[in-house]
Amino acid sequence: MLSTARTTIEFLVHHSTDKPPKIGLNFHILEASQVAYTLLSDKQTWLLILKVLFSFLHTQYAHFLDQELFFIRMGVVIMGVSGAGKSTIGEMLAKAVNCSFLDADDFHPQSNKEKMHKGIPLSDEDRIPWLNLLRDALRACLVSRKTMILGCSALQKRYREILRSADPNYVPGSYFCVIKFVLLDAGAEVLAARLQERAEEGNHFMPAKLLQSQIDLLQIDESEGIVKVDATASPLVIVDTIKALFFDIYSHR
Ligand SMILES: Nc1ncnc2c1ncn2[C@@H]1O[C@H](COP(=O)(O)OP(=O)(O)OP(=O)(O)O)[C@@H](O)[C@H]1O
Ligand SMILES: O=C(O)[C@H](O)[C@@H](O)[C@H](O)[C@H](O)CO
Repeated sequence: MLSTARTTIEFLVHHSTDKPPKIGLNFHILEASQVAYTLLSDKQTWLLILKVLFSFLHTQYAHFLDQELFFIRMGVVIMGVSGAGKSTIGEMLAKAVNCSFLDADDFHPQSNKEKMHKGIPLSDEDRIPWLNLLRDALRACLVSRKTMILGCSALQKRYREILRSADPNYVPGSYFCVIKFVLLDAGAEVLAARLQERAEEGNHFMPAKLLQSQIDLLQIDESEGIVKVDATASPLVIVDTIKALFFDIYSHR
């Protein structure tokens, strides 16, 4: 997080006396605002600083910035193990912020779904081509300047690196990326109960017995700066939390 903060500040200082590059400026404002958010406990001050930053950049670089650049162009991946609420929250969030939602489950080949249905966890061989498809879908959105919400387990760091590579400017291992991750975090008991209930309804291919394999595979590296959200809160509260973290600042332009 600290190295991200330093790079961001260096970037802003450097470009405050220079013509900003069109591509990436929006993203660096986003990064700077997120860093400031984590450092400042007083959120009102944070909002004020942000407003000043936006108006400064706008006056300073008005001729370089087309209006569009002030809109976010990013991918937010709602991640976590089975039952965490990726589809539920992702869909609600996309509606709340008026952007498209993709469910990674819809990208699995039938063979993957059948394997999971039989209670066999996927292997890397099963997941990599699927992640590559998701990366391509994310990239298509970014290049057409659209923001997208993706619901995807993204359990391992190397899987998330594939998704991050949708950002054409991404330097592998830097975690400085327009693809953001939000981990829906909940204990095994809550998740097992949800999956049991869902299985009884009988309209999902994923059996509850695969939950432990997913929990075992989940790997989070602190340096990735992944936002963790309490997935046991109500869906509305979760959506509002994510919205406030990634989206609401832009309505204060
Ligand atoms: N915050 C929540 N509070 C209570 N129930 C929830 C919450 N989020 C999701 N659920 C319920 O839990 C079940 C699993 O949710 P959902 O299908 O969204 O999870 P998922 O992470 O997409 O799962 P999978 O990866 O297996 O597809 C659903 O029945 C859903 O209604
Ligand atoms: O990485 C994986 O093993 C898969 O993404 C699974 O997480 C399922 O797709 C999902 O949980 C079922 O909906």
